Amino acid sequence: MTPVSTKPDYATIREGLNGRSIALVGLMGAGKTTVGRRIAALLGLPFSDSDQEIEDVSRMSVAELFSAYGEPEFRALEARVVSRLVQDGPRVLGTGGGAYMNPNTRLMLKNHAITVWLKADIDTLMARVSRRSNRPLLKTGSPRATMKKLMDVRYPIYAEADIVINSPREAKRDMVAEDAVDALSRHLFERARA
Ligand SMILES: Nc1ncnc2c1ncn2[C@@H]1O[C@H](COP(=O)(O)OP(=O)(O)O)[C@@H](O)[C@H]1O
Ligand SMILES: O=C(O)C1=C[C@@H](OP(=O)(O)O)[C@@H](O)[C@H](O)C1
Ligand SMILES: [Mg+2]
Repeated sequence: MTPVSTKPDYATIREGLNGRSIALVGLMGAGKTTVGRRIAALLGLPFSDSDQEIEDVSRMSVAELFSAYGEPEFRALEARVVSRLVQDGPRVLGTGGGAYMNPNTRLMLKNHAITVWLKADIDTLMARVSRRSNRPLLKTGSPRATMKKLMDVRYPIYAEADIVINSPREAKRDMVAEDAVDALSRHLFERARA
């Protein structure tokens, strides 16, 4: 007898979201922007990236905003942008790595989205961020030590996310996106059945 697949299809997952978005959190280089875009394509949802949106509204790059106005101004803008995007869902939202550290933004994401922490080890993160020099927080004497410090401070907060997905070095983006969709499906439907 052919086994019947019980895996929910993408339309069922979209419905299961019940108007909520999917928000990716995690450190720089985890793949929030890249994998988020692929999750959106799989599920047939719009994709937004908070950094991209900030750059569009300010007509400046993230690096320019940091150097012209400082990090606090960037964070204020980021909080407004994430709040607007997540209330304007459902969508897949790639957040900037620091967005989830803001308590108001975190609450907003918890209320309007299923949150997914994309996690990678330090070597993987460093390899990925070294492809581009557009992350102002890593313009330090030792970007690796800075990343390590951010891991120590942020991991306990990222751990509040609904779902954790590993994004190891050898995992292709599409594989990580598929893992995230499977975990999302389990999160939405297995708990409902339990
Ligand atoms: N699973 C993956 N496999 C290979 N490269 C990846 C993967 N995830 C991300 N990358 C690459 O790593 C870099 C950083 O990814 P990005 O999506 O910008 O991370 P984040 O938004 O979390 O900072 C990009 O060059 C991206 O193409
Ligand atoms: O971790 C952070 O505080 C930041 C992460 C960046 O986004 P990515 O996580 O997408 O690289 C960007 O928002 C900014 O450089 C600050
Ligand atoms: Mg990003």
